[in-house]
Amino acid sequence: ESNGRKEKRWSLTDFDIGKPLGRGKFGNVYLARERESKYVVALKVLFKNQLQQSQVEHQLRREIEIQSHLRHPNILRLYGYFYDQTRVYLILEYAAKGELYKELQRCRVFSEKRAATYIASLARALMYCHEKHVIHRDIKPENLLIGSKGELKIADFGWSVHTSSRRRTLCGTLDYLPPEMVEGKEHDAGVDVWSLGILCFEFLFGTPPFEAKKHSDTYKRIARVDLKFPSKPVISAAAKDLICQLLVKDSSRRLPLQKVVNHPWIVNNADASGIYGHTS
Ligand SMILES: CC(=O)N[C@H]1CCN(c2c(Cl)cnc3[nH]c(-c4cn(C)nc4C)nc23)C1
Repeated sequence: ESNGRKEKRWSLTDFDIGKPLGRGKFGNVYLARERESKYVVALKVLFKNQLQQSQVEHQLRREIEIQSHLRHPNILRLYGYFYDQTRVYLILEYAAKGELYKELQRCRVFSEKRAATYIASLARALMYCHEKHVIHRDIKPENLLIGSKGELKIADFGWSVHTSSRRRTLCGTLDYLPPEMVEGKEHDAGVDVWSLGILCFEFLFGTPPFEAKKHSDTYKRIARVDLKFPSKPVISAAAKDLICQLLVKDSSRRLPLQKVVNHPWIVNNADASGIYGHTS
């Protein structure tokens, strides 16, 4: 009974299913419209047997529990879920302008104004999560979407936890992981601050800072915080200063999110509304 409303029991017959939006590891995401309200959503379909095989049911339950309680303009809403014999369905907010990583591939790099606007939105969304003792732990371009007004939305809380953190099996790209996680140590909300620094670098230069051909080399570069700024494109000293204050090995010495939103580079470049220009 969240906020007094009777929780409705959804089923597949409540929706008209549209085109596939993306293919995830455990199933696909479809454009869908709720029949009565005509409300457009993204319906994420997950196959139970694949969830069982990968033992991620507990992670999915946590994703549902966490994301359904978060309400923030830069966090993709999870409106509800339901399941049938073989699948679990997540009813998610539809982000009309699609995936941020595709936009970054298209533009190759973002302007300082666009990058600062996105970083400011992310910092505010992460402050909100941390106030609720939630750390996302998987902030990367693939998990960011763009809403109809050009605003950024954090999606996929599959790796988020309440901050009594548990060790996680390392899979997928290491690029965004902080030293304490690649070294398998205890970690806290500082992991999201680190990934904000990685993202800021990638928005401005087009690649993450510690990229290397082999996992082992990426691992070493992260552990040593082997940060080198390319000579092209030329970026402001203020942008470099923020990145250097986020990519700090000691988690407790990373710039607190409250100070990120007040950093001169953000103040001088981010569009206060969180909306970058009027992307085509
Ligand atoms: C596994 C996974 O969740 N992947 C991504 C793809 C679809 N999905 C979306 C989710 Cl979960 C929500 N909204 C979306 N909007 C889009 C989209 C819009 N356009 C114009 N193009 C796309 C693509 N995709 C989504 C998240």
